Amino acid sequence: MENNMDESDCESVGSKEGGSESENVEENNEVSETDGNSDNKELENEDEISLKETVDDANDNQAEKQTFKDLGVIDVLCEACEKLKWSEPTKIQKEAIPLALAGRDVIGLAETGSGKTAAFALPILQALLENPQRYFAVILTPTRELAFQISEQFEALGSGIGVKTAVIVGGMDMMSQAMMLAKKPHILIATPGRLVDHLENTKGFNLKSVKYLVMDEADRILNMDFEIEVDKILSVFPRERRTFLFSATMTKKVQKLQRACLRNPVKVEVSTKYKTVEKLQQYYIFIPMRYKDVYLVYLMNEMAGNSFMIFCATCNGTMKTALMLRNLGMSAIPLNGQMSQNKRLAALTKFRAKSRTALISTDVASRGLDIPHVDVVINLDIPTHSKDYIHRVGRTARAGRAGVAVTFVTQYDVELYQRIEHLIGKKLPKFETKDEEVMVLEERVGEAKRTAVQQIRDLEDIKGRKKRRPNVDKSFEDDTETSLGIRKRKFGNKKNKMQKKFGKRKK
Ligand SMILES: Nc1ncnc2c1ncn2[C@@H]1O[C@H](COP(=O)(O)OP(=O)(O)OP(=O)(O)O)[C@@H](O)[C@H]1O
Repeated sequence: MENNMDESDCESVGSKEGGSESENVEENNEVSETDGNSDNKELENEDEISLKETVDDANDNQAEKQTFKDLGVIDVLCEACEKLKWSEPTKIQKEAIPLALAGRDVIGLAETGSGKTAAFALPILQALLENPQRYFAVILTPTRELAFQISEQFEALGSGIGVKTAVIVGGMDMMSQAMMLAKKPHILIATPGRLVDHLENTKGFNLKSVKYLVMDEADRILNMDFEIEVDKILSVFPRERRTFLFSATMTKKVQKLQRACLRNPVKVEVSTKYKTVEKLQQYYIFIPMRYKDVYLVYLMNEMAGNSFMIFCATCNGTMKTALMLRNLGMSAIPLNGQMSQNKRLAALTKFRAKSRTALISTDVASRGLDIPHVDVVINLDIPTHSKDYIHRVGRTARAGRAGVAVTFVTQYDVELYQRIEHLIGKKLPKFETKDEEVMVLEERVGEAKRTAVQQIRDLEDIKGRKKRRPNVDKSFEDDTETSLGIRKRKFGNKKNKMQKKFGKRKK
């Protein structure tokens, strides 16, 4: 079932919002860590959307099994889906693909991990095959990592048709990107800031002939933080194009949607509200602020053998937590917007390859990342924007798998937590802990934390001096290193005790 949007063609609209949301962004406006401020809460609520159900779950269950071919997807792309072992389209794919193939602008809203990327990639690839052309489509994403992931998906699905993609994101060399652009790829996947840089500075590069524009994580892209870049990008796009907006959460502010300049769009929604995935078991844990770390270690020990994504509010928090966990013998790796792009990618690669069991990140990793083996998401710091909760916990329980999410709620977070429960429309159970067992860990965790703080100071010291000091152990400076050397040095025999406790993994 489809739902035609009230707002019609909005080519002439260049509206500016009166309000602002407070998500912080880094250079090039990619999503970065937040500073923990929770101002503009009212605006966030105002921004929530009440969704009309467009796919009836019951009917959907009874519906005949549909194939990609039934949706109108051509054989070569159906074969690519088969190669990826996708036996049938997901709900959002069933809804969105036929409309997109029919040439409609689509606003696609479906839960995390439900295959939205292919819902826009398949129609674009099909159109490309029918009308081969360089610079055929531009996909805007809020984060660099997501851009690389989307490019991989396009290449996997388009392998049979020789599609050429280019990833244009911040933190990478402009010149080599300019050379990639000169090769005129079919599909550009870009973060808005860097795309604008190239539009303004790369000779001969323009988007006058682009046929498709996608805003993935559209509510984030249409956020005020990207306003200037998005307006600049849209001003150089041809009017004759198709536009797709996709996300697990969507802004309800019509002006924001209008900024995307959709033409008579069709809104495809596959849930009644901001549903989190059914196979996701969600819990909260209510504890005093000062015991957060000790409960984190307890929890990870209880769930040892699993793969964790742990979200912190700040870059510093990710570093401190990762170092603390490493000091306790766990293989944790940080990911945040202050790291160089190479380190960001290296961290993700190691985590994807399962050579690290815990990725400790800011919201830079909360949207879109598809790492199927993530078992547990821990919100060590509660998200200040309740929609971010949906994206964060959506890093697990993807594509029909099971997963667990635990949110730490301290005495300061009660209001934010209530907003989350309100948004997802349910009360979450408490994660049961044995407090006496937790507190046994207090001393060791405290020591590991103090060491982590000192390690960060040493690191800042090294960076501040900008010259190498031969007698300073810098092994922790490299995010990609385990801190075995440091543990040996700092803990001596105590390390062995800790590793007795933490080194053994329950299966
Ligand atoms: N038809 C399908 N059958 C099985 N798996 C699929 C199908 N389509 C996509 N997938 C897989 O599902 C996973 C999630 O897909 P994708 O990343 O596109 O989700 P998403 O809806 O964009 O999630 P998010 O909202 O978190 O960005 C991917 O690993 C993808 O390969």
